[in-house]
Amino acid sequence: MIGRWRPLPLFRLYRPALVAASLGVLFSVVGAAAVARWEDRVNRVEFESTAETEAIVMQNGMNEYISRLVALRTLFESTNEDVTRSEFETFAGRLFERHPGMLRVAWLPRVNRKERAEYEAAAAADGVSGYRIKSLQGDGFATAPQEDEYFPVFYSTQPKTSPVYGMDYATIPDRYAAIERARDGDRIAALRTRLYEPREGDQLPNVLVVVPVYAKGTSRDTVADRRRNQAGVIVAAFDLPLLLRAIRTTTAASPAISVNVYPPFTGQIVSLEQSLPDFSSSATAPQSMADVSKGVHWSGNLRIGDTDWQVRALPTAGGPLETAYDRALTVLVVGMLLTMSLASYLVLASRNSRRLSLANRRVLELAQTDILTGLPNRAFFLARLDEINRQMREDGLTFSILMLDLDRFKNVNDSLGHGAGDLLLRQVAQRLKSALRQSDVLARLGGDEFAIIQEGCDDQRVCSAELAGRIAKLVTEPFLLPGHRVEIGTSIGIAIAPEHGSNQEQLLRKADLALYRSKAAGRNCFTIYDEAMSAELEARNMLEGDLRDAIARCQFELHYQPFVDVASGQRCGFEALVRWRHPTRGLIPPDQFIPLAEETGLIVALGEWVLRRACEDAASWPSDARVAVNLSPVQFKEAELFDVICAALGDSGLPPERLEIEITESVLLERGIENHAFMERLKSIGIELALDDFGTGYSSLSYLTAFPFDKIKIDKSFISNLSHRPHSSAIISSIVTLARGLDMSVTAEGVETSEQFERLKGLGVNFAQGYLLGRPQPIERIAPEPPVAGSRLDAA
Ligand SMILES: Nc1nc2c(ncn2[C@@H]2O[C@@H]3COP(=O)(O)O[C@H]4[C@@H](O)[C@H](n5cnc6c(=O)[nH]c(N)nc65)O[C@@H]4COP(=O)(O)O[C@H]3[C@H]2O)c(=O)[nH]1
Repeated sequence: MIGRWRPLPLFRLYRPALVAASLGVLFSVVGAAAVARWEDRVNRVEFESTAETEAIVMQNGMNEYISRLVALRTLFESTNEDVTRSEFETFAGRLFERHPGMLRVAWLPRVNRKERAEYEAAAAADGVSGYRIKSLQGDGFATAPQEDEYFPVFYSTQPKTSPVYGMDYATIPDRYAAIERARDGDRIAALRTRLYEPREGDQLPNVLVVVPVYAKGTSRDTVADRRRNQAGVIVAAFDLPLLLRAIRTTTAASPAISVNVYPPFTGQIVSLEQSLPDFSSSATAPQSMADVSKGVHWSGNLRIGDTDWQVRALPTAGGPLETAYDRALTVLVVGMLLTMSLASYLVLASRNSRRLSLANRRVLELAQTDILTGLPNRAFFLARLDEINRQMREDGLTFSILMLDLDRFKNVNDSLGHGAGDLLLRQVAQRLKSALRQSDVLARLGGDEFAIIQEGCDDQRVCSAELAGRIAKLVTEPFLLPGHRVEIGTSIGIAIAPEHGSNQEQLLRKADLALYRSKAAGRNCFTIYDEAMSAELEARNMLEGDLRDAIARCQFELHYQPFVDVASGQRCGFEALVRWRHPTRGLIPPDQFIPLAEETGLIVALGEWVLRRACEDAASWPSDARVAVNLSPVQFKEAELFDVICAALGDSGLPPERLEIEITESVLLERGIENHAFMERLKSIGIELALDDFGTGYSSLSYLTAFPFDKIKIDKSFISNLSHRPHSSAIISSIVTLARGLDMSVTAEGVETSEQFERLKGLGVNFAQGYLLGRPQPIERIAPEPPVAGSRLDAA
């Protein structure tokens, strides 16, 4: 579609950048999320395996402690002799030499009422001064009352001065319960409890581990056997945090995970979830299990005797197993940077392309626009015509082309200057625009030529005739230019598609033909093309070809028509009138080929031939006989005309005073100043100038005063009207009066009757020319002696 320029909407312009940015952000986010998930999964797998390993290592470490207690129990159960205090201390000391988590180990024999005194005495004998079996009461001890059975601390790794010696565990309910569990189940029981003599600074309860010891060689198959055969218990106090830390240190536990060990669920611990850990490897504040379970964590157990401590491992904050999402972040950042770069590049590219496209469009617009009027130009018009023609043909619709040519525009241009001409063209363009619909196409083809494409009418012929009539009327309205009021008109030719042609060339040619016809018909009118015009054109083209041949072959001849002095009746000279002796059509009068010769420029060569031949012929006439030669306005534009005339005179030897040049008023309309100067030059060498066909054209009397004419030739139309139109006499009379005043003579053309002759004589006309006085004749037929007026009149 050929169209005037319209800017691209911004969204469309930046669409590639927006799409790239959206896709880039989407891919970056999705990519980063995928990488984050992958990082998460990898970290989780690694974390869980590390945590599991850590838990196993811890359990192994704990088992190692327990196994040493079991070894101690074996000592008691395997020797035949009683284990002495020093043996116990040595053995236990050795067993737990490099086990810092072990606070103390004690041997608690099962003592019955009868054996009590014996044990107390034996301990005192071993150096535990004041040893006696005592029960725990509040924060202190009291001598234990008589009971059936005691479990007093008998041996211990603690100094012999420690008050815990003799402390009867049977008097401490939770500890006794642990002893019973251990005994009945023949298993190791564990108990989370506060020691009677805690180490300084200990915040947390410690872990008591109870190992049952049975009498050597006794059965322990049933609970009854076990209750019967129990010899005592070995009790060990573990400092759990110290113990676990020691294990982790010796096993080089991974710092990437933090391990929390929570107490087992017992009646004492009401809410395990909220309780704080007994051990935490993390340097930060210990977290409850509930807190830990909110994040990434691993759950497991640490078995101590018959109790399960809850293990919760979590990635150490800032450690290698905590997912930092650094790869995902990298993907996101790189993705965003790439997206931004791409989007910026596309924005810049779009901007550049917009600038380029704006420049291109501007160039295109300028290439399609007529700078002067702002209307589309010929190139645009032709492209649009092609497009509309194609479209209308497809749709089976009609349209018209109106070709316009301004009448008398040249006069304005020549007389008021090009500035005024330009202004006039702009005003015409505005008026034409105002007469058209939005869908019509109006263009300036160049000079004073405009063209319109009109479509969308039911009856294209009627519609275009109506539009042409309207335009013609509009353009005849006066135009106001600075200091001038100008009146012009327009000739319009119309061709209708598809009736008059199926392509651009045919339609334009036919609209042009119709325009030509309008101009020929007297301008300021419109003509719709019809087929006769083509035939005419063909004939005209043929004539033009023949005319060229005729000039080359010299098929022209001159006929001479005399003009006489009205007062004396004397023949004064002859007007040279050209004829074309056509080989097939015979003698063709000038009316039928002079206009074509003028249009084609052939008149220049033809006119020169006429001038030369007329001068040559006249040179042989009597010395007072003059010759009048018609000059076309086209010849007047030739720079060499003066030289041509001089050469014709010089070559023929005819004195300039015997040559009359006849020009029509139309010559005066154009190039007034130049033509005036030219006429003065002709006069300066003695040539006479006659204003021909006076009364037919503009007949402006001002021309008579403005230009240096010697003679006025009144057109034959006035003469033929003399007898039946009285005002013709009046006009001729006033022309004669004016001419006298201006020192000019007057010739009457087309005098056919004696009556006319007499009347003209009576009106004071100086010369007469017409069939009455002699028809145009070839030179051979001109009588050698000028006849007297009377005899001439008779001859006619
Ligand atoms: N009805 C009638 N007609 C009469 C009478 N007396 C003369 N005529 C015709 O009137 C025309 C007079 O010439 P024009 O006004 O200069 O008009 C001339 C002139 O304007 C032009 N023309 C003729 N020869 C030349 C030429 O060599 N050069 C140029 N540029 N124009 C020429 O052609 C026009 C026509 O010439 P022609 O056909 O020869 O027609 C001639 C002549 O035959 C009469 O009593 N009654």
